[in-house]
Order: sequence, then structure tokens, then C-alpha cells
Amino acid sequence: MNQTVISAQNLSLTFQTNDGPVHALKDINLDIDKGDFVSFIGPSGCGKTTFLRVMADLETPTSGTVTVNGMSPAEARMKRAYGYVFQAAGLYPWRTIGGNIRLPLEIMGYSREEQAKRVANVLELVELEGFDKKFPWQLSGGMQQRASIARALAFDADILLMDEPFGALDEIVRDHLNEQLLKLWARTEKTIGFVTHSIPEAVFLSTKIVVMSPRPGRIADVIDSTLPRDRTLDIRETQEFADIAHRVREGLRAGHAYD
Ligand SMILES: Nc1ncnc2c1ncn2[C@@H]1O[C@H](COP(=O)(O)OP(=O)(O)OP(=O)(O)O)[C@@H](O)[C@H]1O
Repeated sequence: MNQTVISAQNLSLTFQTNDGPVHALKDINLDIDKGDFVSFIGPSGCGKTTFLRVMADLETPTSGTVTVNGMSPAEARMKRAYGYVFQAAGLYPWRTIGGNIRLPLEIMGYSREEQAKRVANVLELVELEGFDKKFPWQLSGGMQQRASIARALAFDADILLMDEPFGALDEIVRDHLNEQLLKLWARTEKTIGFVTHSIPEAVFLSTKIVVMSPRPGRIADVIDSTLPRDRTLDIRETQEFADIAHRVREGLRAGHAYD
């Protein structure tokens, strides 16, 4: 039986600003099952980041509820139920890659042995073995983003929330990272929530695609992918891939106000 790990019920969030209220999310209902790879796609300002931030307890909903592993987002954060990857890698330039990944573990008081074990483990998962003593500026943008994924994996949480992690990278690097991410997902069996602007990226990565529409941010369509979980980039040439991409595009078009 599918186990729900993230559940949003009638979730709304309105920001009060000097220019009046901004309805970032409105009546969102969504269940994410264990092991799902869920992408959130939609035009700029439709609330994708806000939704992810609500799950991560970085924003508080105005009404409705979200549960993460059956807990409130605040409890889930205390229990380190998820790792979070931001748009920019956000590595400290004065710390080595290993030092950056170790930082949250140091703060939480993990022993030196445990820190070293975890750093080695996550560097292997993102294929950056041997880079622990390098500084961020010695790595390419794609490698820095992999290091920031490694940092998010350091607590070995079951859930990984990723806010457009590859948006700033060129297409070839992005393709490669997408393949690596799928391998990592298969190996670790994590549940992933992933924000993107890219239709091919969403279709290639996801088991479930949540298409959002702006003002106020609502769910326009939820697409359960028919593609096999085990896939390589070649799958993008198939009719099935094109069909799913078409449905995403239709959802985006239907939800867009074109104002
Ligand atoms: N702290 C805040 N205060 C006021 N308004 C905000 C705040 N954070 C976000 N918003 C507004 O809420 C709406 C949703 O923003 P959000 O960043 O979630 O959208 P998004 O879909 O992730 O956009 P993008 O793709 O550009 O990152 C936008 O209109 C944004 O301006």
C-alpha cells in the first residue's frame, strides 16, 4: 500500500504586503507518497517555492494544513525529516567542500568519526569522491550544486526538497545532473519534491508532475507519469514522453492568465 509522506489539505497562504495581499497559494490539496519524485512546474510567481517552503517550515500557511511524515512541518524540521536544496548552491567560500557538508553535522554535535563517515558517504552519492578538500571556487557550477545536494543528504532524511537546483546551469550539465539525480533517487529510495521551470526536466525526472497556475497559486493538473521509474535520457525521444510533455503544456496554457 502507498504510504503518504507529505499531505496538504485546503492549504492557502496569503502574504500581506504594502501593496495589499498576495495570494501565493489557494486551496491546495495534494498527497505525496513515499518514494515519489514529484515536480512542481508553473510560471514565475505561481507559488512553487512558497509551497516547498511551507513543507519545510520556512513559511506558515494562512489556512489549511500540511503534514510531513504525519507531523507538522515544525516537528518534521526538528526531527530532520527532510533535506533542502536551495536555488543557489550557497556554499561557504572559506570552508572546503567537506567542511561545508560537515557544518550542519558539527552544529548538531555529531562525533568526528560520524561526520567523516557521513561526508564520505554523501560525496560518493553525488559522485564527488576526492573533492572534500577542495574549496567551492575550485569546482564548476554543476559540481557546486552537487556539493549542496550532498550537504542536504548529510542527515540521511527520507525526504529531499529541491528548489530549482539546476536552473542556473547550462543544458548539457543539467542533463547530466538529471541522470545522476535519478540514479541517486533509485539508490536511496528517497521521496523528492522538485521545483522547476523546465517541461523536459519535469517529465524526465518525475513520477508525478504538479502543474500550477498563478494568481492565486493553484494546482491546475496532477499527472501520474506512465514512464518506467528506471529511465535514461533516451526516453525523451519516445512518443510517451512527448504525450506527457504535451499534457503539461496544456495544463500550463489553461492556467496562464497572459496578463
Ligand atoms: N515573503 C514574501 N512576501 C510577500 N510576497 C511574497 C513573499 N514570498 C513570495 N511572495 C509572492 O508570492 C508569490 C509566489 O512566489 P513564489 O516565489 O512561491 O513563486 P514561484 O512560483 O516559486 O516563482 P519563481 O518560479 O519565479 O521562483 C509571488 O507573487 C511572490 O511575489
